This record gives sequence, structure tokens and C-alpha cells, in this order.
Amino acid sequence: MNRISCDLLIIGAGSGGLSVAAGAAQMGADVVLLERHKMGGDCLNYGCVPSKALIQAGKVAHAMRTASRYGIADVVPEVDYGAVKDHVHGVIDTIAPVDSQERFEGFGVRVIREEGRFVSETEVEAGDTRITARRIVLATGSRPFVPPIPGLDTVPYLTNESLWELRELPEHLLVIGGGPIGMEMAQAHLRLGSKVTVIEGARALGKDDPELAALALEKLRAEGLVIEEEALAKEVRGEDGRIEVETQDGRVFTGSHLLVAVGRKANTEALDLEVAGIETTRTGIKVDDRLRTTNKRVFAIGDVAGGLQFTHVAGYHAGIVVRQAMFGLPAKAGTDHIPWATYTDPELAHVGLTEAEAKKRYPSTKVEIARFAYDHNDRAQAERHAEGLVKVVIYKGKPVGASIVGHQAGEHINFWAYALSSGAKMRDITGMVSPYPTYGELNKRVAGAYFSPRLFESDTVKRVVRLVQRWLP
Ligand SMILES: Cc1cc2nc3c(=O)[nH]c(=O)nc-3n(C[C@H](O)[C@H](O)[C@H](O)COP(=O)(O)OP(=O)(O)OC[C@H]3O[C@@H](n4cnc5c(N)ncnc54)[C@H](O)[C@@H]3O)c2cc1C
Ligand SMILES: NC(=O)c1ccc[n+]([C@@H]2O[C@H](COP(=O)([O-])OP(=O)(O)OC[C@H]3O[C@@H](n4cnc5c(N)ncnc54)[C@H](O)[C@@H]3O)[C@@H](O)[C@H]2O)c1
Repeated sequence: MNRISCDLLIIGAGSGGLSVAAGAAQMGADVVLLERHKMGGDCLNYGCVPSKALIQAGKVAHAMRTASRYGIADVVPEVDYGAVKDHVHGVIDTIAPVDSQERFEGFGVRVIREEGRFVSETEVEAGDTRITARRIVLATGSRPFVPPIPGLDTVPYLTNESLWELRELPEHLLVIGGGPIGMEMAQAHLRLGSKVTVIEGARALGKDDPELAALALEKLRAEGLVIEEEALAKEVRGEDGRIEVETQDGRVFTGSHLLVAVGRKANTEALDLEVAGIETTRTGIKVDDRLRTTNKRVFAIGDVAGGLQFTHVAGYHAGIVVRQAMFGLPAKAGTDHIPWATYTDPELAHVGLTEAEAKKRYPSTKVEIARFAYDHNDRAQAERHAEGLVKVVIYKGKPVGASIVGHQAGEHINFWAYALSSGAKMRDITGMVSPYPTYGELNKRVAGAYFSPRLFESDTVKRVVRLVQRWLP
């Protein structure tokens, strides 16, 4: 057994672990990084990157099919699903060097391609190496949760891990779960030529503001996506090429392929956490607001920490941990300024509090809402992307939440993410000048919509204006 020691041991080379490793090693710390499978973790290999590449292929097919709205003949695209998957893998291969072992070794990180597990409160074993570390970061991520639905284990089914190896276009894809994974993959397959039925136990896109989620769902249904809500899958049966899903209320759906996308399970089992006195919760490793586990020398970040599960959250967590582990400075992880986006078309994006959450946290009569619709935006009209809405939740003149549904909502939510993280007031936003014609004007106009009743429907303002006009030379 080799014995090594280091300042910082990181378990998991996904979005979170790699960010900690890059930061800590470049600041001069002695860092060891363990990875049992692929460098880059879920986001690069099975998550964000392949899903966004597939969505883009779907967008191109959809644009071809609907080009006549711009005066260009519609064409039925010839989709070679295998070639689409080559495109997906090509994108992964292009990005992979950024997350590669060689790049991190270049930073001075010792990368060990083994599974890590605790053998004491301060020691981890990986293959034939025992590592002692001053601080340890658990960044082991999550995997698809496969629910114990009777019959599921008797039929072939896909998850976000196996989907990327499928080479033939599903004739009729059934998707269990109408969360972000289910909805993004459902629309991409619909656009590539599959029939698609989403079977959702509660409400589809249920983590977003219901007003905006409803607009997105309306558009998706209009495009031909079948979305069955309140449809809890309770039994699965059939065989390769003919799979049936029966819901609790007796509905039966039949398709050629099945994708299971009902949430995630934290990767904790292999770590032997109890040896190190680290407790878990239902969703992952128990952490405090500084991301410390119940073993104060050990942090947990990203998906395995059981909170919001996004790449940018794993990256944000990494910064919080680097500050503490490298400089001994306290740092807390918040959630009120964390955005997310679902990359359906239209996209659906959110940051901060929803209207319902704000009305719970603050006196509900003091919470104000401003809305501005995409159809008043000239760029959206010019590009025929005029369906969408920006909704801002305001308390005491400050935005405390924003949701956007519409073209490039994921891009536009950056503006509100900055507004919230910098403590901007709605007044500051009206002071901004936006170039015309851009979608970005929507953000200024929603601030205008907030102030216009105060300006245009106020008797006091009218009285002051009349008075001033009387005295002006
Ligand atoms: C289909 C899909 C689409 C997604 N799209 C988006 C998106 O568009 N935007 C977004 O922000 N997020 C998206 N996500 C979520 C995002 O992928 C995750 O939040 C992110 O990857 C979490 O990073 P992480 O570092 O916590 O874990 P991971 O990236 O999962 O990395 C964990 C790593 O730890 C390794 N590991 C586990 N246990 C051990 C062990 N004992 N020893 C050694 N190594 C171990 C694993 O092999 C893995 O490489 C998507 C997820 C999926 C599934
Ligand atoms: N664009 C993005 O940022 C993006 C994209 C994909 C995934 N992700 C991340 O991955 C996480 C996991 O995504 P997900 O979509 O798998 O999970 P999710 O938890 O967000 O959604 C799962 C859905 O499945 C439904 N469900 C559960 N059991 C069911 C059953 N038996 N029958 C029918 N429906 C059932 C739930 O009601 C829920 O709506 C997300 O929460 C997100 O953090 C992010």
C-alpha cells in the first residue's frame, strides 16, 4: 500500500471537484484528486453537454420544418439519428481536454483514477493508495434514480447515462418524468422525428413558476408533444420495441422505447461515510451552510450535497470551499441568488423567489409583481419569437425573484441573476440604456412596467406636473 499525504483531497472529478482542484492547485496547495470513472463527470459525459448538443440538432430540424414563416420553403429534414449522436459525441470530445487528467496534472494536481472510500476520519483509500489529507472535499455527484416501479426491471429502458449510446431513432419514445431532463429530451426527440409521450406523476416543469411553466407547456403541446400530467407510473410491462406504462389511474401508454427521468440519487454508498462520522439525509450528504459535513474537516459540494443540482451550483460551491480550505476564511453558501434554466423551446428560466415563495417570506400585500410580454419587443417580433413573458417579483423596490419564459430565457436570466446578487433596485434598472432592437430591452421594459402605474396613474404626479408646467418659463 502506498501512503501519501496532501493539503486537500478531492473525491470526484466532475463540475464541482474539478473547480476546487483547479482553484486550490493554482493557489499553491498540494492537491490529490480521485476519479473512479470519466474525467468531467456527469455534466460533460452524460448531462448538460450531450443534452444541449442533442437539443441543438432538434432545433435545426425544427427550423427546417417551419422555415416558411420566413418565406423559405419548409422541408422535411432527413434525420440520421446515428449521425446526430456522432455530433453529440464530437461536442463531448471537443470539450473533454478542458477536464482532462493531463490538464489537471499540468496544474500540479495528483490525479488517481480509482474509487475512494474512508478508512478513518482523516484517511481515504483508493486502489492501493492510502491518502491522509488536512481537508477533504466530497464531490461524488449523483446518478439517475430508478424508481421501484413493478416491471421496470423486466423491460429495456434508457436513462441519461445510456441514451447517448442509442443509435436508432425511437419510433415512439415514452418518457417517465416531466422534469428538466424529461422535457428537454422529449422535445429534442420530437423534433428529430420520434413520437413522444411524457408521463408525469404531478405537474410537468413543476419546480418553476406555474404561470410561466403553463406557457411553456402550451407551446410544447402545440408542437405535438403529448404531456400527460397527474399520471403516476405504477407498472411497466412489455418487451424490446413494445413497452407499456400503466399509471395509477389506469391509463396505459405504449411506445417503442422508454426513458426514465424521475430525479437523481446522490453517490454516497461507495464512500463508507460512517467510518468518518459523516451523516446523510434523504437527498445526499448532510451539510451546514458552510458546506461542512458532520466531520468538520470534510466538505460536500455539488449534487451529492443534496440541494440544487446544477453545474453552476457545483462551481459556486467550489468557490465557497476553496475560500475556507485555502485561506481558513468563513464562507456561506446561499440559494436566493442561484438561477436555473430549462432548455426546452421556449426556454424557461428562474432566479430567486417565485411569487408564491415571496408571499410566504414577506407580508404578502407588500410583494409586487411586474410583467412584460415578449410580443411588445420588436426584435422578438422581427425574429418571430414573440411568445414569452418576463415576470419580476419585487419587495420594497428591489427585485427578489425573476422568471422568464421565451426565446433565450436562459441567456436573459443572467441579467436578473446579476441584479439579485448585486442588490440592485428596480430604479437602477430603469436607469440603464439598452441597445435597440435587442431582447435585453425586455428587462428594462419590465422595470418600466413596474414604475408606470406610479407615474401615469398617480394624482400626485399629475398635480406636480401641472404645477411645474405653470411656473416653467
Ligand atoms: C441529462 C442532464 C442534463 C443536465 N443539464 C444541465 C444543464 O443544462 N445545466 C446545469 O447547470 N446542470 C445540468 N445538469 C446537472 C449537472 O450535470 C450536475 O448538477 C453536475 O454534473 C453536478 O456536478 P458534481 O461535480 O456535483 O457531480 P458529477 O459531475 O456527477 O461528478 C461526480 C464525479 O464523481 C465520481 N465519483 C463518484 N463517487 C466516487 C468515488 N467514491 N471515488 C471516486 N470518484 C467518484 C463520478 O464518477 C463523477 O465523475 C444536467 C444533468 C443531467 C443528468
Ligand atoms: N437545464 C438544466 O439545468 C437541467 C437539465 C436536466 C437536469 N438538470 C438537473 O437534474 C435534476 C434531475 O432532473 P430530473 O428531470 O430527472 O428530475 P426532477 O426531480 O426535476 O423531475 C422528475 C419528475 O418526475 C416525476 N415523477 C417521479 N416519479 C414518477 C412516476 N413514478 N411517474 C411519473 N412521474 C414521476 C416527478 O413528479 C418530477 O416532476 C434536475 O432537478 C436538475 O437539477 C438540470
